[in-house]
Amino acid sequence: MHKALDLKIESLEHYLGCLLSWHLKEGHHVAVWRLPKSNFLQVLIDKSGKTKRVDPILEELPSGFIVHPFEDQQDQKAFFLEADSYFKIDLNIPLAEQADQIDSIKEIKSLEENAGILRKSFVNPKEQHTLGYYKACTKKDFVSLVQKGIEAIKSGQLNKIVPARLKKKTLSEEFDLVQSIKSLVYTYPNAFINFFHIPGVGTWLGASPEILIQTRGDAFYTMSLAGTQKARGDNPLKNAAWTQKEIEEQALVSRYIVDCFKKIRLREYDEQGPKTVLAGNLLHLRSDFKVDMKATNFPQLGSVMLKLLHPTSAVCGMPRNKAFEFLREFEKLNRSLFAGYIGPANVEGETSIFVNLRTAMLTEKEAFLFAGAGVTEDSNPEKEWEETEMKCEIIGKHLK
Ligand SMILES: C=C(O[C@@H]1C=C(C(=O)O)C=C[C@H]1O)C(=O)O
Repeated sequence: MHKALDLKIESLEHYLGCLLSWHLKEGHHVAVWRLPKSNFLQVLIDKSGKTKRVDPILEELPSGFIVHPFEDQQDQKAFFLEADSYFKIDLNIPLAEQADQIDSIKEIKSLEENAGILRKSFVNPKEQHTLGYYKACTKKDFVSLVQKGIEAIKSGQLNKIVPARLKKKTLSEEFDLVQSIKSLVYTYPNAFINFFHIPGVGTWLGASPEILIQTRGDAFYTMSLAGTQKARGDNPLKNAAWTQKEIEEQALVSRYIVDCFKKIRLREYDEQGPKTVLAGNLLHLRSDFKVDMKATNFPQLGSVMLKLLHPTSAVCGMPRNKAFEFLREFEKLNRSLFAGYIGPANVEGETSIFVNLRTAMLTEKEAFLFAGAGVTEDSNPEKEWEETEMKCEIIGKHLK
């Protein structure tokens, strides 16, 4: 076994490449993430080789990384990676100074070799045939889906719907996962940068702007994020002007959260916003909701809200069940883990679960990009298509 910082390992990229390629080849489950505004890259490895599924009762789970698909599972369970190994790398300090805190490398290979091993390990050969079920959506089909959504809203069946689509991007022979992680980390300081690999389930890389629930000590936090426009000019946050359509669209998500609080008779919450926030080259409207779990005597609020919130009207629609049925019937897309939820649970005493957005499912030769757009009565189908193009690009442009 080599020490973590063998002289031959000269960079973070090389270290990560050696580490990840070895674990993926071994059939281990891996999650790597960087929380918004954090300087730490966190690494969690489940070495059991087993796909674990758990009830998402966060307060009772060991330290790990939780992954739940968009669709509710019949048994209500989520995938779970248990932290057999967990460590973090301070991105502001040379790797050589952190050798004692990080896992050692078992095998040293070149950057190119690691990139190749990683690509080949994304999809289990036995699962290869399932990739055929993922079909890219044409502009014509998406525009007509949005149109159907608008009609369903006008006829009073729905208040809001969030149709999504899949776009495929061919990866070049030189595609290097580690370089993509690095470029996401440095380009999107406010996003939850995440990579996870669950053999037989999927390998995903993303930069989510949306927290579903977060708990830190006694503090509970959630947000309503919706409304999208391109960031323009030198000071995009100042220059943003929102139309009635976007204001309503985001207000519906806030109302959805408040309705969830009402269902559990929680009256003491702090709501701030909406304010304009930057996510990559896009602007959104965001409201922040905070609860003191101790003062409200609600220690299990994280799990309770997780169950009530997912999928929110930011990624599904309103009313939820009707929106869900609409998507099942007309969207014709296996969303898989897109618009599900992902994130560390009970890692260093904190749980940060994000909506799996601005993300790609990786295969050896192609990336499957997923994006949706909130549709209301006043939506323009062409514009919604453009919005999904911009959302796909947030990840797409970092996959070379
Ligand atoms: C559905 C997506 O994003 C969600 C939908 C938004 C919208 O409709 O404006 C904005 C932010 C997200 O809550 C996506 O990124 O694919």
